[in-house]
Amino acid sequence: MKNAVVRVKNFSRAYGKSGINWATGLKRNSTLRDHIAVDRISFTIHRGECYGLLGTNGAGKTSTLEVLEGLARRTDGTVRMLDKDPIGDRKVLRPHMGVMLQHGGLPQELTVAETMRMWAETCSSPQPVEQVLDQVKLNHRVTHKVGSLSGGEQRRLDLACALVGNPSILFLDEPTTGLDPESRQNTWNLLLELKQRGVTMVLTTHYLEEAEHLCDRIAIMHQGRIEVEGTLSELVSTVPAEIRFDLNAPVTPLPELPGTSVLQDGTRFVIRTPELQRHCLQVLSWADSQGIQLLNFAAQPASLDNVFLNIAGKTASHAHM
Ligand SMILES: Nc1ncnc2c1ncn2[C@@H]1O[C@H](COP(=O)(O)OP(=O)(O)OP(=O)(O)O)[C@@H](O)[C@H]1O
Repeated sequence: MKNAVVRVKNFSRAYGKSGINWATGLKRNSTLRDHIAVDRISFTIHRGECYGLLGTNGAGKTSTLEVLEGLARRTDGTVRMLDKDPIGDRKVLRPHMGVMLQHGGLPQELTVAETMRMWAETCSSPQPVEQVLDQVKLNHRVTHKVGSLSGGEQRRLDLACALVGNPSILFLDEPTTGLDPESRQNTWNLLLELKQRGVTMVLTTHYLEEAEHLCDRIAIMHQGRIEVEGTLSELVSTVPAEIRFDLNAPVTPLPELPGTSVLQDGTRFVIRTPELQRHCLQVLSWADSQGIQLLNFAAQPASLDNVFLNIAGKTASHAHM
């Protein structure tokens, strides 16, 4: 049984009026509560795991991360980090945690080196600054002011600050937003290396290929709830694959394919199937035996995109009071 690093049970977070955090001191049934950003979610993250929190804009990912990081209070439920309370035990937890916020907000007038030294001084056992800057490929920019860095370079500096304390738990809120493809790949390689060394990661991202690449398990949030959670293959197995083709002329009947649904638009067919390989073979042998030519034939496995779009397409179903 793997060690649980993060345990979250029935956790909710609500915001009060005027954008003030509702949780600070107000009771659960206060009339001031007007928006539930996170609505009774539960999950566990194990040591060395990369856990992806995905979701639509405003789904509640950052609101969740902030509570795990000890930067905001929960409204309800249980949130434990290494069996400790993220706010009450912040002093004990802080040395274990590296945090990369969605908007870094580093002072713009300091140089990269000054920023890193300042950050390292706040850590109990920092890594050498040069080593971390090398990892994020910023060592050629040490004398430059933060304000003069490109957006992608500033993001890499945010990551360097999160890494300098040698954390065993890393919180990454959209870590590669604004990075060019090469820098994104470098960051992925670095994060995979850290994962191999046993670092636990909680990651939010809007890049589904990033989640596919890095995450051992993925939760997709929508309107404050976790709609689905599992490994990539578990999630993808919940949506059908597709077989597409055109015919020269309408043909009836198509072969019997139990468990599928068929969409027809003129001579264009889309077959949604839970068993892509078997049904592909059946369609191809049917066409062969009938002497039918299948034009533009394509077999499209289900993807994380399909899972995400299914959830994002849902109409609002939660009453937020
Ligand atoms: N300070 C605040 N005051 C009031 N409401 C807030 C505040 N911060 C966030 N919210 C609301 O809480 C909900 C969840 O926001 P959150 O930033 O957690 O979503 P997210 O999933 O991280 O979104 P994104 O992908 O757009 O970054 C949204 O409806 C947002 O408008």
